[in-house]
Amino acid sequence: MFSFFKRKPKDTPVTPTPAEEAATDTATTAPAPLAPKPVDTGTVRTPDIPAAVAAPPQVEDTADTEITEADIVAVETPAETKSSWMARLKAGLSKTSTNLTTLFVGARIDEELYEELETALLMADAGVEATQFLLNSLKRRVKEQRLTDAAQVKTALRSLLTELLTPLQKPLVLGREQPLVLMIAGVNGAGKTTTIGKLAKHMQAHGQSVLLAAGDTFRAAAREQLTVWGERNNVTVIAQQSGDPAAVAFDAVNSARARKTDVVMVDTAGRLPTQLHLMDELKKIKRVTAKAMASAPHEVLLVIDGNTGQNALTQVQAFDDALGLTGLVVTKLDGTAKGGVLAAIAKVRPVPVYFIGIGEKIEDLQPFNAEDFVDALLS
Ligand SMILES: Nc1nc2c(ncn2[C@@H]2O[C@H](COP(=O)(O)OP(=O)(O)OP(=O)(O)O)[C@@H](O)[C@H]2O)c(=O)[nH]1
Repeated sequence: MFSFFKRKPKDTPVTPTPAEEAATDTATTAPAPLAPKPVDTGTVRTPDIPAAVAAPPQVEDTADTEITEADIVAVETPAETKSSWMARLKAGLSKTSTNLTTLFVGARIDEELYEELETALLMADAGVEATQFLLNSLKRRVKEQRLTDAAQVKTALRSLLTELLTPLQKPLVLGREQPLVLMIAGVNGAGKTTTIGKLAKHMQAHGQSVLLAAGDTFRAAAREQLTVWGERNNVTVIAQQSGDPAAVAFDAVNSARARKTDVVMVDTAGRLPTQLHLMDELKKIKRVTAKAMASAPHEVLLVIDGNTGQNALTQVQAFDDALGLTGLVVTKLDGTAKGGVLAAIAKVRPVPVYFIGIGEKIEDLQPFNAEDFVDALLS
């Protein structure tokens, strides 16, 4: 079972106005309301909330009220799921980790070791800034702690990398708004649609009702695919035959308010950040969504293909400049030699990483945990 963070329900649910109710009628695909889902009764505990929740590193929380520790409950990930995830994460990242770990085997602590480490970090697409930062910090630590063998240096690198990546770790808190509106962007093929499908399933498993806005109005096939998928999975899909993706998002939010749906995910068509008119369209979707619900979208997520390394970092910067991202989903970390890109993101544009993906199955998408990630990389 996937672990989400949920906010305790608010006392006063949002009641739609008659105008909002009327707006829902414009949706062409609006299946029957979802049946209420049972709330997961797994082990509930008060989590250790990562610092990033209280003080996000890059972007302000757009929610109306501040979330306090007392507001959040989490459902624990059972131990066997966790160990299977770690094994798969380790296997997925093996191409990135091999170059980084073999250089420590039987090595002496000298300039040659640092040079090899520099090459390995750059090859892993950690980028120049993060590589220099890690090397300089490592050299300092080796000196300060008088480390004498390569295994100790590797352990020091592990803790430095964990410190660098921890600010990226931030749970997606559900239930803090009704509906919680997530806008999802990314370049073609990054894994947006797959990610939305996986997230919807995970959210449903945690008792959340989900509505999707098929904002990819360019490709009829994409719209149809999403609609069929929604019917099969008890997820309402709001789509329009043609036209403006912003209007689809507007309808979807209004519809979710009327139905008291918990989460709206707005899918958007894939685009390159260099396609300026398409970036303007994304800005418009964001603006118009706020007309349906002033605090929305509560999350603007960018899905990036981890296999594209430094290119993914360029996308983060461009989409963040245009939209103000609140989080990332990094897909396709399975089989890539470029897993170091997370270090580059942490150093250059620390937008929180909510989830990482290591395959096509639902359980292959999990919340990002810096310590687990570094464990998989440098064990
Ligand atoms: N190996 C692997 N494949 C993935 C992962 N996530 C998604 N994919 C695959 O990547 C391909 C593209 O995913 P989509 O979800 O269609 O991507 P998209 O961003 O919606 O693409 P457009 O609709 O073209 O904008 C599909 O074949 C997915 O199964 C992952 O974590 N690992």
